[in-house]
Amino acid sequence: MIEERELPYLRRCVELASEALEAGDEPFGSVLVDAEGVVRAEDRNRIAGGDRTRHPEFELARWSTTALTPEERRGATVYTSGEHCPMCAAAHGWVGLGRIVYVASSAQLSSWLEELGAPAPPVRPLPAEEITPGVVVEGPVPSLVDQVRELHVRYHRGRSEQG
Ligand SMILES: Nc1ccnc(=O)[nH]1
Repeated sequence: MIEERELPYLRRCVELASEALEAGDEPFGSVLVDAEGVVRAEDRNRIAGGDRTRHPEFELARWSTTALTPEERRGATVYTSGEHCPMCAAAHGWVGLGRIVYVASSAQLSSWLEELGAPAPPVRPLPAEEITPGVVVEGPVPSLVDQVRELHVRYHRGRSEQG
């Protein structure tokens, strides 16, 4: 269950996604919170330079191996504006991080991209729990989904205008 006290972390993810959009990157943002509720790290998507693996969830997974103990990783929650893609879910699973909470699901994102006529991603939008059966995965969060959708609409409209 997603609790009221968790909403600020998710709002921060949306804010980071918005910063990514402003910088010309895809609108995704993520925050890693420890078992005590302390934000330990955050990042946003940084793919505009040409490396399409630069997802915030992947960055946080790698960061956590140098900064957190295995026990701290198990107790951490990764909040994210969009559900982990299979690459990031796999990284999350391999490094032994805990729960995932997302605002918008990969299924929602796929349907928006289709509506917008955006090219289909090269990686299948499988649900994160199919990749990491041992990880609790929760979402979507309806009260924030429209904000995330709006960021993706802006990103893809901007790109189709560039031609
Ligand atoms: N969840 C995500 C999907 C795609 N790209 C990202 O950076 N994050």
